[in-house]
Order: sequence, then structure tokens, then C-alpha cells
Amino acid sequence: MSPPALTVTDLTMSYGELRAVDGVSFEVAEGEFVGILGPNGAGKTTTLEIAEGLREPDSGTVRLLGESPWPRNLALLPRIGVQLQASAFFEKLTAREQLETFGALYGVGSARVDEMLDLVGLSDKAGTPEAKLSGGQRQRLSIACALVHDPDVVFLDEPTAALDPQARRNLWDVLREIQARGKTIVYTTHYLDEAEVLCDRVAIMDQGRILAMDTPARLVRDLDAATHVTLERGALPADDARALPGADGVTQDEVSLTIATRAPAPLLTALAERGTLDGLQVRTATLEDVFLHLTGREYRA
Ligand SMILES: Nc1ncnc2c1ncn2[C@@H]1O[C@H](COP(=O)(O)OP(=O)(O)OP(=O)(O)O)[C@@H](O)[C@H]1O
Repeated sequence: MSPPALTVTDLTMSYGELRAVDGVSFEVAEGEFVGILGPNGAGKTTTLEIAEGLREPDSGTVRLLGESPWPRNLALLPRIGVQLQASAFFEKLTAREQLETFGALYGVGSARVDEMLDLVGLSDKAGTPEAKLSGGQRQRLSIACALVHDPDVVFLDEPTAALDPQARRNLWDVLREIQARGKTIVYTTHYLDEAEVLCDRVAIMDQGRILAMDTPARLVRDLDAATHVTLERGALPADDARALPGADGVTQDEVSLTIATRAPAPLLTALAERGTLDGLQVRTATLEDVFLHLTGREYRA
């Protein structure tokens, strides 16, 4: 395991009576892609801003690349890239000029600007004023701005929020490419499904606390939740379904019959032998089930 790029220990932060961050501790290894997940108001942005050194916590400590980011640590700035939830661009500049202006703050040349435009797929929009970019293009430009000085650690606050599904997926490719270049990524999202496919580890946050942090696969596996196999109603009598190897329970509604199982392989083999695979759907547990288990509430982004 690489040394930690980020260690936060026992952070707390209140706004008046509201405890927005309530004893948060976690570590992010170098090169790791970590997602902080949770519903609105969970405390994700506040946690991220403290880790970036943009906010002072009420208590707790942060070590970022071995240093404290607060009070404002100028030595850290070239080594971290920050994309805020509301992106701030310079007025009236084109995509390329935005990047050149951010880059100039760090002495970055135009070759790097071209590389960044290419990385985020905006080379053909280089001459377009920022105000005329689509929402997804603007998000990608703001990520490019956070990366232009080649930082080691990148913080992204909901980079995929408010994008259509295609634009979200395009951004996923960008995020994967950033990680492939060896960067450490810490990002926040409402989208549990997205974090499940992108992140090495996720922290599930609710009401200012981290309830669990692990790889998505381990979080789901530790639930020990049943897999649900759904058939069209009438494909198999319910009593026959109950008698199948591995069947733990059977439920029916007007259109379907669902078998819960913790041993999907023998169950699916038995269904195949009966020729009842047409229209079959298999649903395994997801991070949404993990959230439900941890909080007792359905997940609502
Ligand atoms: N500057 C502020 N003043 C007062 N309350 C705040 C402030 N910033 C955040 N809060 C409150 O603190 C809590 C945590 O907010 P935070 O933005 O960290 O959550 P979040 O998980 O990032 O939410 P979202 O997903 O909606 O961005 C929320 O209840 C929010 O209303």
C-alpha cells in the first residue's frame, strides 16, 4: 500500500446548531480513487473543503501530502487540483483562454493547455467562449482547469452532477484517464451506481458521519444480501420455484415471480434445465442496499 496522500482525523464542523461534519476520519492512499457518497446535506462538500484547506474545521486534523493544508499552505497549492461545485471562470474567455489563464498562474505553457483540451475532449471547442459551452462541456473545462498544473491530488466536487447520461459517461472516461496517469482522486457524488463502477473505495456519508468505507464490492458482499431472480409470471408455478435448489423465498405479483437466493449458481442451473430462462432478470445487491442497511432509509439523492 502506498503512503497516504490524505489523512483526515476526527473532523468536526458546525454551522450554528447544525453539526455538518461529525467526527470524520479516513485515509486516501496515493493513486487511489475515492468517492465520498451521500444524499444532499450529508456533509460531503464541507469535508472536501476542509481537506482541500479551503475551510478551517472546528476540530480535527488534515494531512495532505504530508502537510497541513490550513492555514493556507502555499507549498501545497501546485500539488493539488480543486474543482468546486460552482465553477468560477474568467468572464468572456474562450475554453483555451480559460486554461491558459489558469495555467499562467502556475507557469504552465501552451503545450500543456493543448494536452488538457485533448484529455477532456474539448480540442474542437478551444475557441468557443465558455458561456457558449454545454453543461457537460463546462464541467469538463473546469476539470481541465483543476488539472492544468499537473497536481498529484485532485479534488472534484460533484463533477457529474446535472449531466445527461451520455455526458456523465464521457466524464467517467476522463476520470479514469486521470487515475491512469497516477493521480489521487477524491470526489463527491450523489450517484451510488457511478461510484460503484469508478471508485477503488467509497465512503458512505450521512448526517455528518462516515457510516462505512471500503471497496464497493466488499461493502456489498458484507451485506450478505440475497440475489433476486425474476421470471415472467406463469413461467414456473410458485410451488415448483420454492422447491428449486438454492431458493430461499418466492414472491409474486401480477407480472412476475421473484426467487430470493444466496446460491444463484445451482438455482440458475435448475432454471436452465427447465427451459425457463426467457425474460429472466438477476438483481444483486448494490450500494443502495448498503445505504438502506446502514441508515434504515431508502437512498434518495
Ligand atoms: N455556509 C453554510 N452555512 C450554513 N449551513 C451550511 C453551510 N454550508 C453547508 N451548510 C449545511 O451543512 C450541511 C452539510 O452541507 P454540505 O454542503 O457539506 O453537504 P453535501 O453533502 O455536500 O450536500 P450536497 O450534496 O447537497 O452538496 C447541510 O445541512 C447544509 O445545509
